Amino acid sequence: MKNSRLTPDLCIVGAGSAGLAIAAGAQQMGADCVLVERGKMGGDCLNYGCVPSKALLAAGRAARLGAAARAFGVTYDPPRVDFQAVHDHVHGVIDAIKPMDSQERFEGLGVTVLRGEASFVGPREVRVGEHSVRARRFVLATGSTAAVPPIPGLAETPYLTNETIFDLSERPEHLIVIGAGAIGSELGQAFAHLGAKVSLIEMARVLPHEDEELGECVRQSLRADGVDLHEGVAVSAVAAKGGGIEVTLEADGGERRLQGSHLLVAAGRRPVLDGLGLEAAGIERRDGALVVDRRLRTTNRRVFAAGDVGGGPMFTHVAGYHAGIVIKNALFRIPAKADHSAVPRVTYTTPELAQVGLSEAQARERGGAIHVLRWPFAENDRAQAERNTHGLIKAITDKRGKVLGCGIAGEHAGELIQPWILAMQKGMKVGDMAQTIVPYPTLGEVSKRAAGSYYTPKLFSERTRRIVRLLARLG
Ligand SMILES: Cc1cc2nc3c(=O)[nH]c(=O)nc-3n(C[C@H](O)[C@H](O)[C@H](O)COP(=O)(O)OP(=O)(O)OC[C@H]3O[C@@H](n4cnc5c(N)ncnc54)[C@H](O)[C@@H]3O)c2cc1C
Ligand SMILES: NC(=O)c1ccc[n+]([C@@H]2O[C@H](COP(=O)([O-])OP(=O)(O)OC[C@H]3O[C@@H](n4cnc5c(N)ncnc54)[C@H](O)[C@@H]3O)[C@@H](O)[C@H]2O)c1
Repeated sequence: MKNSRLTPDLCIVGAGSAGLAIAAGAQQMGADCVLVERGKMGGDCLNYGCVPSKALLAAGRAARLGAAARAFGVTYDPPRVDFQAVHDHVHGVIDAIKPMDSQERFEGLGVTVLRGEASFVGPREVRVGEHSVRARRFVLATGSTAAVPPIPGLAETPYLTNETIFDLSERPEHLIVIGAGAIGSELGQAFAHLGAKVSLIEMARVLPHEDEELGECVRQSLRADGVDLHEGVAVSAVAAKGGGIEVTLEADGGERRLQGSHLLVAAGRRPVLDGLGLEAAGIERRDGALVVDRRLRTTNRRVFAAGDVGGGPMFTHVAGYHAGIVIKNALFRIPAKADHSAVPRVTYTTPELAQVGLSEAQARERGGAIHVLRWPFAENDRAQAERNTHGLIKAITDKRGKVLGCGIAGEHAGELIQPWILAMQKGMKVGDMAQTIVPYPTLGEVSKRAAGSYYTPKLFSERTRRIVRLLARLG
Protein backbone atom coordinates (compact mmCIF):
# COMPACT_ATOMS: atom_id res chain seq x y z
CA MET A 1 0.00 0.00 0.00
CA LYS A 2 1.29 3.50 -0.88
CA ASN A 3 1.55 6.34 1.63
CA SER A 4 -1.90 6.87 3.02
CA ARG A 5 -4.06 8.72 5.49
CA LEU A 6 -6.53 6.25 6.89
CA THR A 7 -9.58 7.08 9.00
CA PRO A 8 -11.05 3.74 10.16
CA ASP A 9 -13.46 3.13 13.02
CA LEU A 10 -10.90 0.98 14.81
CA CYS A 11 -7.10 0.77 14.63
CA ILE A 12 -5.65 -2.31 16.31
CA VAL A 13 -1.94 -2.50 17.05
CA GLY A 14 -0.71 -6.10 17.18
CA ALA A 15 -1.97 -9.12 15.23
CA GLY A 16 -1.68 -11.71 18.00
CA SER A 17 -4.51 -13.53 19.77
CA ALA A 18 -6.15 -10.33 21.04
CA GLY A 19 -5.70 -8.14 17.97
CA LEU A 20 -6.83 -10.80 15.52
CA ALA A 21 -9.96 -11.64 17.51
CA ILE A 22 -10.91 -7.97 17.75
CA ALA A 23 -10.22 -7.26 14.06
CA ALA A 24 -12.14 -10.33 12.85
CA GLY A 25 -15.10 -9.67 15.16
CA ALA A 26 -15.32 -5.91 14.66
CA GLN A 27 -14.92 -5.99 10.87
CA GLN A 28 -17.58 -8.68 10.48
CA MET A 29 -19.92 -6.60 12.65
CA GLY A 30 -19.58 -3.68 10.24
CA ALA A 31 -16.70 -1.61 11.68
CA ASP A 32 -13.92 -0.51 9.36
CA CYS A 33 -10.66 -1.83 10.87
CA VAL A 34 -6.94 -1.24 10.38
CA LEU A 35 -4.68 -3.91 11.87
CA VAL A 36 -0.97 -3.19 12.33
CA GLU A 37 1.67 -5.89 12.82
CA ARG A 38 5.43 -5.40 12.92
CA GLY A 39 6.38 -9.08 13.23
CA LYS A 40 4.65 -12.32 12.31
CA MET A 41 0.88 -12.51 11.93
CA GLY A 42 -0.46 -14.61 14.79
CA GLY A 43 1.85 -13.16 17.44
CA ASP A 44 3.27 -15.23 20.28
CA CYS A 45 0.63 -17.93 20.54
CA LEU A 46 1.01 -19.18 16.98
CA ASN A 47 4.70 -18.55 16.43
CA TYR A 48 6.53 -18.64 19.77
CA GLY A 49 4.04 -19.77 22.41
CA CYS A 50 1.05 -22.06 22.80
CA VAL A 51 1.20 -23.78 19.43
CA PRO A 52 4.90 -24.72 19.19
CA SER A 53 5.09 -25.56 22.91
CA LYS A 54 2.10 -27.90 22.74
CA ALA A 55 3.47 -29.46 19.55
CA LEU A 56 6.84 -30.03 21.26
CA LEU A 57 5.13 -31.48 24.34
CA ALA A 58 3.21 -33.88 22.07
CA ALA A 59 6.50 -35.05 20.54
CA GLY A 60 7.89 -35.50 24.04
CA ARG A 61 4.88 -37.58 25.09
CA ALA A 62 5.35 -39.77 22.02
CA ALA A 63 8.96 -40.34 23.02
CA ARG A 64 7.93 -41.62 26.44
CA LEU A 65 5.12 -43.90 25.23
CA GLY A 66 7.50 -46.84 25.35
CA ALA A 67 8.29 -46.26 29.02
CA ALA A 68 4.58 -45.90 29.86
CA ALA A 69 3.69 -49.05 27.89
CA ARG A 70 5.95 -51.26 30.01
CA ALA A 71 3.33 -51.16 32.80
CA PHE A 72 0.89 -52.92 30.41
CA GLY A 73 3.36 -55.65 29.50
CA VAL A 74 4.12 -54.02 26.14
CA THR A 75 7.69 -53.15 25.24
CA TYR A 76 9.13 -51.09 22.43
CA ASP A 77 12.72 -50.53 21.42
CA PRO A 78 14.25 -47.51 23.16
CA PRO A 79 13.00 -44.43 21.27
CA ARG A 80 15.32 -42.77 18.76
CA VAL A 81 14.62 -39.06 18.45
CA ASP A 82 15.36 -37.34 15.14
CA PHE A 83 15.36 -33.77 16.42
CA GLN A 84 15.34 -32.23 12.93
CA ALA A 85 12.08 -34.14 12.36
CA VAL A 86 10.74 -32.91 15.73
CA HIS A 87 11.58 -29.35 14.64
CA ASP A 88 9.80 -29.94 11.31
CA HIS A 89 6.74 -31.36 13.11
CA VAL A 90 6.55 -28.26 15.36
CA HIS A 91 6.78 -25.92 12.36
CA GLY A 92 4.39 -28.10 10.38
CA VAL A 93 1.77 -27.56 13.09
CA ILE A 94 2.37 -23.79 12.97
CA ASP A 95 2.03 -23.90 9.16
CA ALA A 96 -1.24 -25.82 9.41
CA ILE A 97 -2.80 -23.19 11.69
CA LYS A 98 -1.19 -20.16 10.04
CA PRO A 99 -3.80 -19.54 7.30
CA MET A 100 -6.39 -18.66 10.00
CA ASP A 101 -4.16 -15.80 11.17
CA SER A 102 -2.83 -14.72 7.79
CA GLN A 103 -2.83 -11.29 6.20
CA GLU A 104 -4.73 -12.76 3.23
CA ARG A 105 -7.54 -14.05 5.45
CA PHE A 106 -7.91 -10.73 7.23
CA GLU A 107 -7.79 -8.74 4.00
CA GLY A 108 -10.43 -11.14 2.71
CA LEU A 109 -12.63 -10.08 5.64
CA GLY A 110 -12.13 -6.44 4.60
CA VAL A 111 -9.53 -5.48 7.25
CA THR A 112 -6.72 -3.16 6.11
CA VAL A 113 -3.49 -4.82 7.28
CA LEU A 114 -0.38 -2.66 7.64
CA ARG A 115 2.96 -4.42 8.17
CA GLY A 116 5.22 -2.19 10.24
CA GLU A 117 5.79 -0.66 13.63
CA ALA A 118 2.99 1.50 15.04
CA SER A 119 3.66 4.54 17.17
CA PHE A 120 1.31 7.22 18.50
CA VAL A 121 2.14 10.74 17.33
CA GLY A 122 -0.85 12.30 19.10
CA PRO A 123 -3.91 11.30 21.15
CA ARG A 124 -5.82 10.30 17.99
CA GLU A 125 -3.12 9.43 15.50
CA VAL A 126 -0.84 6.47 14.94
CA ARG A 127 2.01 6.42 12.44
CA VAL A 128 3.09 3.23 10.68
CA GLY A 129 6.03 4.03 8.40
CA GLU A 130 4.60 6.41 5.83
CA HIS A 131 1.02 5.73 6.83
CA SER A 132 -1.04 7.86 9.18
CA VAL A 133 -4.04 6.34 10.92
CA ARG A 134 -6.64 8.58 12.58
CA ALA A 135 -9.19 6.20 14.06
CA ARG A 136 -12.30 6.68 16.16
CA ARG A 137 -10.93 4.13 18.65
CA PHE A 138 -7.57 2.35 19.04
CA VAL A 139 -6.60 -0.93 20.65
CA LEU A 140 -3.18 -1.74 22.01
CA ALA A 141 -2.71 -5.49 21.61
CA THR A 142 1.07 -5.60 21.56
CA GLY A 143 1.46 -8.60 23.85
CA SER A 144 4.31 -9.51 26.16
CA THR A 145 7.86 -10.71 25.88
CA ALA A 146 10.35 -12.65 28.02
CA ALA A 147 11.50 -10.64 31.05
CA VAL A 148 15.25 -10.98 31.34
CA PRO A 149 16.42 -10.86 34.98
CA PRO A 150 19.45 -8.70 35.84
CA ILE A 151 21.82 -11.64 36.37
CA PRO A 152 25.53 -10.75 36.15
CA GLY A 153 26.96 -12.00 32.84
CA LEU A 154 23.60 -12.83 31.24
CA ALA A 155 23.65 -9.97 28.74
CA GLU A 156 27.05 -11.16 27.42
CA THR A 157 26.03 -14.85 27.26
CA PRO A 158 24.09 -16.47 24.43
CA TYR A 159 20.68 -17.53 25.71
CA LEU A 160 17.40 -18.75 24.30
CA THR A 161 13.90 -17.47 25.00
CA ASN A 162 10.53 -18.68 23.77
CA GLU A 163 11.20 -16.65 20.61
CA THR A 164 14.27 -18.67 19.61
CA ILE A 165 14.04 -22.10 21.24
CA PHE A 166 11.65 -23.54 18.65
CA ASP A 167 14.23 -22.82 15.93
CA LEU A 168 16.64 -25.45 17.35
CA SER A 169 17.07 -28.22 14.83
CA GLU A 170 19.52 -30.17 16.98
CA ARG A 171 18.67 -31.51 20.40
CA PRO A 172 20.50 -29.60 23.12
CA GLU A 173 22.96 -31.83 24.94
CA HIS A 174 22.20 -30.20 28.30
CA LEU A 175 19.56 -27.47 28.55
CA ILE A 176 19.72 -25.24 31.61
CA VAL A 177 16.43 -23.43 32.26
CA ILE A 178 16.07 -20.38 34.51
CA GLY A 179 12.52 -20.30 35.89
CA ALA A 180 10.16 -23.18 36.65
CA GLY A 181 6.91 -21.35 35.93
CA ALA A 182 4.64 -22.48 33.12
CA ILE A 183 7.21 -22.02 30.34
CA GLY A 184 10.18 -23.52 32.18
CA SER A 185 8.20 -26.53 33.44
CA GLU A 186 6.52 -27.29 30.11
CA LEU A 187 9.61 -26.86 27.94
CA GLY A 188 11.97 -28.39 30.50
CA GLN A 189 9.84 -31.52 30.60
CA ALA A 190 9.38 -31.66 26.81
CA PHE A 191 13.16 -31.56 26.23
CA ALA A 192 13.73 -34.15 28.97
CA HIS A 193 11.18 -36.48 27.32
CA LEU A 194 13.01 -35.98 24.04
CA GLY A 195 16.24 -37.15 25.61
CA ALA A 196 18.08 -33.93 26.52
CA LYS A 197 19.63 -33.53 29.94
CA VAL A 198 17.68 -30.72 31.62
CA SER A 199 18.53 -28.64 34.70
CA LEU A 200 15.69 -26.49 35.98
CA ILE A 201 16.59 -23.58 38.25
CA GLU A 202 13.90 -21.86 40.31
CA MET A 203 14.26 -19.22 43.01
CA ALA A 204 11.04 -20.44 44.69
CA ARG A 205 9.56 -23.91 43.94
CA VAL A 206 8.26 -25.63 40.81
CA LEU A 207 5.13 -23.75 39.63
CA PRO A 208 5.17 -21.37 42.58
CA HIS A 209 1.94 -19.63 41.50
CA GLU A 210 0.02 -22.89 41.83
CA ASP A 211 -1.43 -24.76 44.82
CA GLU A 212 1.49 -26.38 46.60
CA GLU A 213 0.01 -29.90 46.75
CA LEU A 214 -0.89 -29.85 43.05
CA GLY A 215 2.45 -28.34 42.08
CA GLU A 216 4.08 -31.18 44.01
CA CYS A 217 2.48 -33.71 41.61
CA VAL A 218 4.21 -31.98 38.69
CA ARG A 219 7.43 -31.65 40.65
CA GLN A 220 7.51 -35.41 41.32
CA SER A 221 6.97 -36.15 37.64
CA LEU A 222 9.75 -33.81 36.58
CA ARG A 223 12.05 -35.61 38.98
CA ALA A 224 10.90 -39.01 37.69
CA ASP A 225 11.63 -37.78 34.15
CA GLY A 226 15.21 -37.14 35.23
CA VAL A 227 15.02 -33.34 35.35
CA ASP A 228 17.77 -32.00 37.60
CA LEU A 229 15.84 -29.60 39.88
CA HIS A 230 17.41 -26.70 41.78
CA GLU A 231 14.74 -24.92 43.85
CA GLY A 232 15.05 -22.10 46.34
CA VAL A 233 18.29 -20.93 44.76
CA ALA A 234 19.54 -17.62 43.37
CA VAL A 235 21.49 -17.42 40.12
CA SER A 236 24.52 -15.29 40.95
CA ALA A 237 26.31 -15.44 37.59
CA VAL A 238 26.07 -16.75 34.06
CA ALA A 239 28.97 -17.07 31.62
CA ALA A 240 29.85 -18.58 28.27
CA LYS A 241 32.51 -21.21 28.87
CA GLY A 242 34.23 -23.72 26.59
CA GLY A 243 31.54 -23.54 23.92
CA GLY A 244 28.84 -24.01 26.57
CA ILE A 245 27.23 -22.18 29.46
CA GLU A 246 28.20 -22.03 33.11
CA VAL A 247 25.62 -21.00 35.69
CA THR A 248 26.58 -20.23 39.27
CA LEU A 249 23.97 -20.76 41.94
CA GLU A 250 23.88 -19.56 45.52
CA ALA A 251 22.34 -22.12 47.80
CA ASP A 252 22.61 -23.10 51.46
CA GLY A 253 25.26 -20.47 52.05
CA GLY A 254 27.51 -21.96 49.37
CA GLU A 255 27.99 -21.91 45.62
CA ARG A 256 27.00 -24.54 43.07
CA ARG A 257 28.11 -24.55 39.42
CA LEU A 258 26.23 -26.07 36.51
CA GLN A 259 27.68 -26.59 33.06
CA GLY A 260 25.32 -26.96 30.13
CA SER A 261 25.22 -26.61 26.38
CA HIS A 262 22.24 -24.22 26.11
CA LEU A 263 20.46 -21.75 28.39
CA LEU A 264 16.74 -20.94 28.29
CA VAL A 265 15.48 -17.86 30.15
CA ALA A 266 11.87 -18.42 31.28
CA ALA A 267 11.80 -16.06 34.23
CA GLY A 268 8.50 -14.25 33.65
CA ARG A 269 6.93 -11.92 31.09
CA ARG A 270 6.72 -8.17 30.62
CA PRO A 271 4.22 -6.19 28.50
CA VAL A 272 5.54 -4.81 25.18
CA LEU A 273 5.23 -1.02 25.40
CA ASP A 274 8.52 0.25 23.93
CA GLY A 275 8.40 2.59 20.97
CA LEU A 276 4.62 3.01 21.08
CA GLY A 277 4.77 6.77 21.75
CA LEU A 278 2.44 6.38 24.73
CA GLU A 279 3.33 9.84 26.08
CA ALA A 280 2.19 11.48 22.81
CA ALA A 281 -1.20 9.81 23.27
CA GLY A 282 -1.55 10.65 26.99
CA ILE A 283 -1.46 6.96 27.93
CA GLU A 284 -0.12 6.59 31.46
CA ARG A 285 1.93 3.84 33.06
CA ARG A 286 2.34 3.05 36.73
CA ASP A 287 5.43 1.09 37.81
CA GLY A 288 6.08 0.28 34.17
CA ALA A 289 2.59 -1.19 33.57
CA LEU A 290 -0.26 0.39 31.65
CA VAL A 291 -3.01 1.97 33.74
CA VAL A 292 -6.13 0.15 32.54
CA ASP A 293 -9.66 0.23 33.98
CA ARG A 294 -12.09 -2.69 34.08
CA ARG A 295 -13.53 -1.65 30.72
CA LEU A 296 -9.97 -2.14 29.41
CA ARG A 297 -9.62 1.60 28.69
CA THR A 298 -6.25 3.27 29.13
CA THR A 299 -6.00 6.81 30.47
CA ASN A 300 -6.72 7.93 26.89
CA ARG A 301 -10.41 6.96 26.76
CA ARG A 302 -10.20 6.29 23.02
CA VAL A 303 -7.47 3.70 23.49
CA PHE A 304 -8.15 0.21 24.84
CA ALA A 305 -5.61 -2.41 25.94
CA ALA A 306 -6.35 -6.10 25.30
CA GLY A 307 -4.43 -9.32 25.92
CA ASP A 308 -1.05 -9.63 27.60
CA VAL A 309 -0.14 -5.96 27.25
CA GLY A 310 -2.63 -5.03 29.99
CA GLY A 311 -0.54 -6.95 32.53
CA GLY A 312 -3.41 -9.19 33.78
CA PRO A 313 -3.59 -12.95 33.28
CA MET A 314 -1.55 -13.72 30.14
CA PHE A 315 -3.37 -16.42 28.20
CA THR A 316 -4.80 -16.76 24.71
CA HIS A 317 -8.28 -17.45 26.07
CA VAL A 318 -8.05 -14.20 28.09
CA ALA A 319 -7.05 -12.34 24.92
CA GLY A 320 -10.17 -13.78 23.28
CA TYR A 321 -12.31 -12.76 26.27
CA HIS A 322 -10.85 -9.24 26.17
CA ALA A 323 -11.76 -9.03 22.48
CA GLY A 324 -15.44 -9.35 23.41
CA ILE A 325 -15.13 -6.66 26.11
CA VAL A 326 -13.40 -4.23 23.72
CA ILE A 327 -15.92 -4.83 20.93
CA LYS A 328 -18.84 -4.19 23.32
CA ASN A 329 -17.28 -0.96 24.59
CA ALA A 330 -15.79 0.41 21.38
CA LEU A 331 -18.49 -0.55 18.87
CA PHE A 332 -21.70 -0.78 20.87
CA ARG A 333 -20.89 1.61 23.74
CA ILE A 334 -21.96 -1.07 26.21
CA PRO A 335 -19.93 -0.50 29.41
CA ALA A 336 -18.82 -4.14 29.68
CA LYS A 337 -16.19 -4.84 32.33
CA ALA A 338 -13.56 -7.56 32.47
CA ASP A 339 -13.91 -10.01 35.34
CA HIS A 340 -10.95 -12.34 35.74
CA SER A 341 -12.31 -14.31 38.71
CA ALA A 342 -13.31 -17.37 36.65
CA VAL A 343 -10.35 -17.40 34.25
CA PRO A 344 -8.93 -20.91 34.07
CA ARG A 345 -5.32 -21.80 33.41
CA VAL A 346 -3.65 -25.05 32.48
CA THR A 347 0.00 -26.01 32.52
CA TYR A 348 0.40 -28.77 29.95
CA THR A 349 3.04 -30.81 31.71
CA THR A 350 2.59 -34.53 32.39
CA PRO A 351 0.54 -34.53 34.54
CA GLU A 352 -1.34 -31.38 33.53
CA LEU A 353 -2.17 -28.85 36.21
CA ALA A 354 -5.43 -26.93 35.83
CA GLN A 355 -6.90 -24.26 38.09
CA VAL A 356 -9.93 -22.00 38.15
CA GLY A 357 -10.91 -19.59 40.91
CA LEU A 358 -9.30 -19.62 44.33
CA SER A 359 -6.69 -22.09 45.48
CA GLU A 360 -6.81 -23.35 49.08
CA ALA A 361 -4.15 -20.83 50.17
CA GLN A 362 -5.97 -17.93 48.49
CA ALA A 363 -9.29 -18.95 50.03
CA ARG A 364 -7.72 -19.18 53.51
CA GLU A 365 -6.06 -15.80 53.05
CA ARG A 366 -9.44 -14.30 52.10
CA GLY A 367 -10.85 -15.51 55.45
CA GLY A 368 -14.14 -17.19 56.34
CA ALA A 369 -14.89 -20.89 56.73
CA ILE A 370 -14.07 -23.08 53.74
CA HIS A 371 -14.26 -26.73 52.78
CA VAL A 372 -11.40 -28.39 50.94
CA LEU A 373 -12.72 -31.36 48.98
CA ARG A 374 -10.10 -33.78 47.68
CA TRP A 375 -10.21 -36.88 45.57
CA PRO A 376 -7.06 -38.73 44.48
CA PHE A 377 -6.83 -40.21 40.99
CA ALA A 378 -5.66 -43.42 42.69
CA GLU A 379 -9.29 -43.93 43.79
CA ASN A 380 -10.62 -43.64 40.24
CA ASP A 381 -11.14 -46.94 38.41
CA ARG A 382 -10.35 -45.58 34.95
CA ALA A 383 -7.12 -44.07 36.22
CA GLN A 384 -6.25 -47.46 37.71
CA ALA A 385 -7.07 -49.29 34.46
CA GLU A 386 -4.88 -46.91 32.49
CA ARG A 387 -2.18 -46.69 35.15
CA ASN A 388 -2.54 -42.93 35.41
CA THR A 389 -3.06 -42.72 39.13
CA HIS A 390 -0.68 -39.84 39.76
CA GLY A 391 -3.08 -36.97 40.38
CA LEU A 392 -5.45 -35.16 42.69
CA ILE A 393 -8.48 -32.89 42.48
CA LYS A 394 -9.00 -30.19 45.10
CA ALA A 395 -12.23 -28.23 45.11
CA ILE A 396 -12.73 -25.31 47.49
CA THR A 397 -16.17 -24.19 48.66
CA ASP A 398 -17.50 -21.72 51.20
CA LYS A 399 -19.32 -23.06 54.25
CA ARG A 400 -22.59 -23.32 52.32
CA GLY A 401 -21.01 -25.30 49.50
CA LYS A 402 -20.65 -22.50 46.93
CA VAL A 403 -17.74 -23.31 44.63
CA LEU A 404 -14.85 -20.88 45.18
CA GLY A 405 -12.26 -22.67 43.09
CA CYS A 406 -10.93 -25.96 41.85
CA GLY A 407 -7.50 -27.28 40.96
CA ILE A 408 -6.62 -30.56 39.31
CA ALA A 409 -3.25 -32.18 38.74
CA GLY A 410 -3.52 -35.30 36.60
CA GLU A 411 -4.04 -36.76 33.16
CA HIS A 412 -6.41 -34.55 31.09
CA ALA A 413 -6.72 -31.99 33.91
CA GLY A 414 -7.28 -29.29 31.27
CA GLU A 415 -10.42 -31.08 30.07
CA LEU A 416 -11.57 -32.15 33.55
CA ILE A 417 -11.55 -28.58 34.88
CA GLN A 418 -14.23 -27.45 32.43
CA PRO A 419 -17.38 -28.23 34.50
CA TRP A 420 -15.77 -26.35 37.38
CA ILE A 421 -15.33 -23.27 35.17
CA LEU A 422 -19.06 -23.37 34.50
CA ALA A 423 -19.73 -23.86 38.22
CA MET A 424 -17.62 -20.79 39.04
CA GLN A 425 -19.14 -18.66 36.33
CA LYS A 426 -22.70 -19.52 37.29
CA GLY A 427 -22.09 -19.32 41.05
CA MET A 428 -23.14 -22.96 41.44
CA LYS A 429 -23.01 -25.05 44.58
CA VAL A 430 -20.99 -28.20 44.92
CA GLY A 431 -24.27 -30.14 45.23
CA ASP A 432 -24.96 -29.39 41.55
CA MET A 433 -21.77 -31.26 40.68
CA ALA A 434 -22.45 -34.07 43.18
CA GLN A 435 -25.92 -34.74 41.73
CA THR A 436 -24.88 -35.20 38.11
CA ILE A 437 -24.86 -38.74 36.72
CA VAL A 438 -21.37 -39.31 35.39
CA PRO A 439 -20.49 -42.18 33.04
CA TYR A 440 -18.46 -45.02 34.55
CA PRO A 441 -15.56 -45.48 34.25
CA THR A 442 -14.31 -42.00 33.38
CA LEU A 443 -11.71 -39.74 34.90
CA GLY A 444 -14.51 -37.17 35.20
CA GLU A 445 -15.83 -39.13 38.16
CA VAL A 446 -13.13 -37.48 40.28
CA SER A 447 -15.16 -34.26 40.12
CA LYS A 448 -18.36 -35.94 41.27
CA ARG A 449 -16.56 -37.82 44.03
CA ALA A 450 -14.76 -34.73 45.30
CA ALA A 451 -18.06 -32.82 45.23
CA GLY A 452 -19.86 -35.69 46.95
CA SER A 453 -17.31 -35.72 49.75
CA TYR A 454 -18.85 -32.42 50.92
CA TYR A 455 -21.84 -34.45 52.14
CA THR A 456 -19.94 -37.47 53.50
CA PRO A 457 -19.75 -36.28 57.13
CA LYS A 458 -23.50 -35.54 57.19
CA LEU A 459 -24.52 -38.57 55.15
CA PHE A 460 -22.69 -41.11 57.26
CA SER A 461 -23.25 -39.36 60.62
CA GLU A 462 -24.73 -40.87 63.78
CA ARG A 463 -27.80 -38.65 63.21
CA THR A 464 -28.43 -40.20 59.76
CA ARG A 465 -27.99 -43.68 61.21
CA ARG A 466 -30.50 -42.90 63.96
CA ILE A 467 -33.06 -41.64 61.41
CA VAL A 468 -32.62 -44.75 59.23
CA ARG A 469 -33.03 -47.06 62.26
CA LEU A 470 -36.11 -45.15 63.40
CA LEU A 471 -37.74 -45.33 59.97
CA ALA A 472 -36.94 -49.04 59.75
CA ARG A 473 -38.70 -49.64 63.08
CA LEU A 474 -41.78 -47.84 61.76
CA GLY A 475 -42.02 -50.65 59.19
C1 LIG B 1 6.03 -20.52 25.47
C2 LIG B 1 4.62 -20.01 25.69
C3 LIG B 1 3.59 -20.92 25.78
C4 LIG B 1 2.29 -20.46 25.97
N1 LIG B 1 1.29 -21.38 26.07
C5 LIG B 1 0.03 -20.97 26.26
C6 LIG B 1 -1.02 -21.89 26.32
O1 LIG B 1 -0.82 -23.11 26.22
N2 LIG B 1 -2.28 -21.43 26.51
C7 LIG B 1 -2.54 -20.10 26.62
O2 LIG B 1 -3.71 -19.73 26.79
N3 LIG B 1 -1.56 -19.19 26.56
C8 LIG B 1 -0.28 -19.59 26.38
N4 LIG B 1 0.72 -18.67 26.28
C9 LIG B 1 0.38 -17.24 26.38
C10 LIG B 1 -0.16 -16.70 25.04
O3 LIG B 1 0.79 -16.96 24.03
C11 LIG B 1 -0.39 -15.20 25.17
O4 LIG B 1 -1.24 -14.96 26.27
C12 LIG B 1 -1.04 -14.65 23.91
O5 LIG B 1 -0.23 -14.86 22.79
C13 LIG B 1 -1.26 -13.14 24.09
O6 LIG B 1 -1.81 -12.60 22.93
P1 LIG B 1 -1.66 -11.04 22.65
O7 LIG B 1 -2.48 -10.78 21.43
O8 LIG B 1 -1.92 -10.26 23.85
O9 LIG B 1 -0.12 -10.85 22.32
P2 LIG B 1 0.82 -11.48 21.19
O10 LIG B 1 0.32 -12.77 20.72
O11 LIG B 1 2.19 -11.41 21.71
O12 LIG B 1 0.69 -10.46 19.97
C14 LIG B 1 1.18 -9.15 20.03
C15 LIG B 1 1.61 -8.73 18.63
O13 LIG B 1 1.85 -7.32 18.65
C16 LIG B 1 2.93 -7.05 17.77
N5 LIG B 1 3.48 -5.75 18.13
C17 LIG B 1 4.08 -5.38 19.30
N6 LIG B 1 4.40 -4.07 19.26
C18 LIG B 1 4.00 -3.60 18.06
C19 LIG B 1 4.05 -2.30 17.43
N7 LIG B 1 4.57 -1.24 18.03
N8 LIG B 1 3.56 -2.19 16.17
C20 LIG B 1 3.03 -3.27 15.53
N9 LIG B 1 2.93 -4.49 16.08
C21 LIG B 1 3.41 -4.65 17.33
C22 LIG B 1 3.89 -8.21 18.01
O14 LIG B 1 4.78 -8.37 16.92
C23 LIG B 1 2.93 -9.38 18.19
O15 LIG B 1 2.73 -10.08 16.98
C24 LIG B 1 2.03 -19.08 26.07
C25 LIG B 1 3.07 -18.16 25.97
C26 LIG B 1 4.36 -18.62 25.78
C27 LIG B 1 5.46 -17.60 25.65
N1 LIG C 1 0.02 -23.42 29.52
C1 LIG C 1 -0.11 -22.11 29.48
O1 LIG C 1 -1.20 -21.54 29.50
C2 LIG C 1 1.12 -21.28 29.38
C3 LIG C 1 2.33 -21.86 29.06
C4 LIG C 1 3.45 -21.07 29.00
C5 LIG C 1 3.33 -19.71 29.24
N2 LIG C 1 2.15 -19.17 29.55
C6 LIG C 1 2.03 -17.71 29.85
O2 LIG C 1 3.32 -17.20 30.05
C7 LIG C 1 3.53 -17.00 31.45
C8 LIG C 1 4.67 -17.82 31.91
O3 LIG C 1 5.86 -17.29 31.62
P1 LIG C 1 7.05 -17.74 32.52
O4 LIG C 1 7.02 -19.19 32.81
O5 LIG C 1 8.27 -17.15 31.94
O6 LIG C 1 6.71 -16.90 33.81
P2 LIG C 1 6.19 -17.30 35.27
O7 LIG C 1 6.05 -16.02 35.99
O8 LIG C 1 5.08 -18.23 35.23
O9 LIG C 1 7.45 -18.10 35.86
C9 LIG C 1 8.71 -17.54 35.96
C10 LIG C 1 9.43 -18.26 37.05
O10 LIG C 1 10.79 -17.83 37.06
C11 LIG C 1 11.22 -17.69 38.39
N3 LIG C 1 12.34 -16.76 38.35
C12 LIG C 1 12.33 -15.45 38.02
N4 LIG C 1 13.58 -14.94 38.09
C13 LIG C 1 14.40 -15.95 38.45
C14 LIG C 1 15.79 -16.05 38.70
N5 LIG C 1 16.58 -15.00 38.56
N6 LIG C 1 16.28 -17.23 39.09
C15 LIG C 1 15.48 -18.31 39.24
N7 LIG C 1 14.14 -18.28 39.03
C16 LIG C 1 13.61 -17.11 38.63
C17 LIG C 1 9.99 -17.20 39.14
O11 LIG C 1 10.07 -17.48 40.51
C18 LIG C 1 8.87 -17.95 38.43
O12 LIG C 1 8.56 -19.15 39.06
C19 LIG C 1 2.34 -17.58 32.17
O13 LIG C 1 2.04 -16.88 33.32
C20 LIG C 1 1.29 -17.49 31.14
O14 LIG C 1 0.81 -16.18 31.19
C21 LIG C 1 1.04 -19.93 29.63
